[in-house]
Amino acid sequence: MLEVKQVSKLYENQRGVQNIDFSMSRGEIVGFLGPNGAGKTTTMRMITGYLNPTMGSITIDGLSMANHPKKARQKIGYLPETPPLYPEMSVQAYLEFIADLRGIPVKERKRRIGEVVERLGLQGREKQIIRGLSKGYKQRMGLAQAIIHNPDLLVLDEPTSGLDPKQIIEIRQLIRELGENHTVLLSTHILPEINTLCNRVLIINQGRIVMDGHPDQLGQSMGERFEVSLEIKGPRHAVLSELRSLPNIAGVKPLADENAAIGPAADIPAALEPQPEELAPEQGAGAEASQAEPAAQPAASQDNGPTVKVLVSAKDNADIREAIFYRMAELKYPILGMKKESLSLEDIFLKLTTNEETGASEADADSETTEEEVTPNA
Ligand SMILES: Nc1ncnc2c1ncn2[C@@H]1O[C@H](COP(=O)(O)OP(=O)(O)OP(=O)(O)O)[C@@H](O)[C@H]1O
Repeated sequence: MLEVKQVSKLYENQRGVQNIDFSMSRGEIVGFLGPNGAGKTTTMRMITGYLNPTMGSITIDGLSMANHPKKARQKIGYLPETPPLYPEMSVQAYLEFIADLRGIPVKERKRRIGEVVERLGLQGREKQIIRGLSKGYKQRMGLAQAIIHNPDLLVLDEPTSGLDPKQIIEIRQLIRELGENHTVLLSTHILPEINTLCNRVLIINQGRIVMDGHPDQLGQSMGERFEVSLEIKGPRHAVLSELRSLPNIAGVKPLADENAAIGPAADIPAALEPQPEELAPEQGAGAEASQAEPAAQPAASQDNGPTVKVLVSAKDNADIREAIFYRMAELKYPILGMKKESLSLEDIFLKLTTNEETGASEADADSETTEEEVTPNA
C-alpha cells in the first residue's frame, strides 16, 4: 500500500535522509524509531506530501505522490507532532472546517463528523472551544482531523509525546483501535510503545534505515544467540554435567548468584578456575564455561539443597528448552525458573544508534529551517 523507493532529502546543511527504502502492506502498524534528528519527521513529511524528496519516489496504493499529489494525499491521514488545530474554534466548527477541506460531500458531513466524534470519545464536547481542551483531548482532535476522510494510511508523528500517563494509555488504545482498519506508520521515542502497538519496527539513524523487522525478531537479526537462563534445584555438578551432555548445547555458564533463592548468598570468589568435570564437552562451550565460573558449593541434600543458576546457550539457535525440561524432570531436579534471554529493544536501539566514537548521535546537532516546504493542497 505504501512504497518508499530510494528516497533522499538533502537540506542545505546536507543533513536530511538518504536512500530510504521500505514498503508497507495493508493492516501493518509500523513503529518508526530513531534518536533526535535521525530523519523521522523528514521521512513522514515526504510520505504525506508536505515536503518534496530530493530523489526517489513515493507511491500510495499505486498513486505517485509526485504525479498525483492530491489523490495520493486523500489516502493519507497525518498527525504532525503538533496537531494542526485552530484554538479559537469549537470542536464542531473545526471538524466541519476539516471535512470541507477534505472534500467530504455536504450531505455526508454530519454522519462522518458524528462517527469521528464517537470514535475519539469527543461526545459532549462538540461546543467546547479547542483552546480549553486538555492536551490529551487536543491530541484526540489531531487524530480526528487525520481520520475524518477515512484514509487508508495513517501517519502519526510522536502521537503520545507530552501526554500524561493516563492520556498516553488512552491515545495508545485509540491507535490500537484505528489500526484495526487503517495501516499505521507511527514515530516514537518511547520504546515500549513499539512493543505494545506495532507488529513491525523500522529504526532510522543519521538519515538511514538501519533495521527493519518484527520487534521480537530484531535480536536474532543482530546475531543474537538462543540462550536460556535457568534456576534448577539439584546437585551442582550433576546439573551442570547433565546440561552439557544434552544435544545442541553450545555453552553452560553458571551464574554468580547461585543459592540466592534459598538463603543468604554464599561468599563466592569471583574468578576461580572451574572444576575439570565442569568444563563443557566442546571447545566452544569450554571457552564460555571458563569465564568467571564460581566455585563449587558444598554438596547438600536435595530437599533443602542448593539451587544452580545457569545460562545455557544453544548451537544454531536451536530451541533447547524442552530437552532441558524433560531431562531435568527425569532426574527429578526441579526447574524453579526458566527464561529465554533476548536483547531488549533498548539494547538493540542503543547498539544501532550510538555513535561509538562520540557516544552520541551525530544528528543531534541543531537544525536550521532553511528548506521551503510544500503547502498541502488538501
Ligand atoms: N527544514 C530543515 N532545514 C535544514 N535541516 C533540517 C530541516 N529539517 C530537518 N533538518 C535536519 O535533518 C535531519 C533530520 O531531522 P528530522 O526532524 O527529520 O529528525 P527527527 O528524527 O524527526 O528528529 P526528532 O525526533 O528530534 O523530531 C536533522 O539533522 C535536522 O537537523
